[in-house]
Amino acid sequence: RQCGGGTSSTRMAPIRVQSVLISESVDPRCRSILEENGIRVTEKHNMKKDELIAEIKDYDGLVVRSATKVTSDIINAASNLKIIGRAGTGVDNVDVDAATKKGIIVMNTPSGNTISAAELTCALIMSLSRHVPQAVMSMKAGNWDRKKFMGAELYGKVLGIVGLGRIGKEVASRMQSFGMRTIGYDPITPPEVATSWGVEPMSLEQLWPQCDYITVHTPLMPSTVGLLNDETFAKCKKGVKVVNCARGGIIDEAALLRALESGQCGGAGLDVFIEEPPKDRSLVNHPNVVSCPHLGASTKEAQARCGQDIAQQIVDMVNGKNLVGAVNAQVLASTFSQESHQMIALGKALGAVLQSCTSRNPCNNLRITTQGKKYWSNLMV
Ligand SMILES: NC(=O)C1=CN([C@@H]2O[C@H](COP(=O)(O)OP(=O)(O)OC[C@H]3O[C@@H](n4cnc5c(N)ncnc54)[C@H](O)[C@@H]3O)[C@@H](O)[C@H]2O)C=CC1
Ligand SMILES: O=C(O)C(=O)COP(=O)(O)O
Repeated sequence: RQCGGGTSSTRMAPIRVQSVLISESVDPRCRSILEENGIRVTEKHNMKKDELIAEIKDYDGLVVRSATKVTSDIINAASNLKIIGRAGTGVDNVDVDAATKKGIIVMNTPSGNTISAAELTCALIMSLSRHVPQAVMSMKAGNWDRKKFMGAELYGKVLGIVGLGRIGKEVASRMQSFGMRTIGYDPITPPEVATSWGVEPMSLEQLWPQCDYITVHTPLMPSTVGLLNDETFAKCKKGVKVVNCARGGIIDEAALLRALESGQCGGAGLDVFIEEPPKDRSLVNHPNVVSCPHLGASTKEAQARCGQDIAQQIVDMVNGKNLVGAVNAQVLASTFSQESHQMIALGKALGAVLQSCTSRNPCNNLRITTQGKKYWSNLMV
């Protein structure tokens, strides 16, 4: 009962993109790949919202990282825009609904910076265990304080991973090599998959009280805002250490500050903030906080991958090849070729047959006969 990996299901009608605006620092290969393929590229960084609103109407495409807030006002001012390319993973800085309503494709490059974000997470966990940043600052201030920075081993400690996707998985395997027990929660990743990565899957209620360290790796969305809050901090072990290399707000910032002040939280490693850069420096200045200015994806390797990937994805889309990385599936229908529409109709029909077999009249055997040469070999029943 499986549709084999079809070769034509993602074939699409070409989309005309003649000009692209890059609004942030993206690897230079992005520009060269686009230009080599006949697309005009303009780079303008650090634009204010009004400047971007004025500028965007001249372009068919926009390439951003996390700092450009592509709000509905910008999208509505973009009369020619067909594609918003995110050279990175999180698309919470793009109003995807507004883009979808205007038929604009939003695409990202979600695997390009996985390893870099995972490595920074591990660096923050290690910094919290051995107070490396604080010790460095003390040394630079001319001190030699061997008592103040007494740490604790990671070996044998419990790491709770909330969000077992690409980054969560890589963090797990790295921290397992330090002898940490890894437990985790994810509403979508199947338990047997988590187990195969050496992560014990469980509910959040089971997870909170067991952890010495908690790291979050979910997207920012309504269901993940404030996952760690006053109530959930109270369910944790006293002195739990937390890391957020995902998005500001997944750990409630005010609750974190209260937990740090009461000692309920023993330390925090923060790469991301609700407001970037944060105007309120209370967390950054707290002695038990180690923080970075959103550096998770800031490696040469991650930037090279994300810059190249987003350019190649745009070029492939323009040439009517595969559409890779689109996050707003609703607009895809307008880009599919006639051939793909037929495959979609076939998929819907097969789904309906399977649903009626499994939900109302469970059956052991099902024979499906299709007509026509092309898709026959891709359909295995
Ligand atoms: N600091 C940085 O520079 C970077 C930050 N990120 C952030 O990390 C996030 C995660 O990235 P990936 O691992 O690549 O994404 P992913 O999509 O592979 O994994 C996210 C996981 O979170 C799970 N999830 C969704 N809702 C959840 C909930 N309520 N509780 C627990 N799990 C939940 C999903 O099922 C999924 O398995 C991105 O969305 C982005 O915001 C990503 C790259 C770099
Ligand atoms: O890819 C992501 O989700 C990131 O957070 C990385 O953001 P950046 O591209 O470094 O602004």
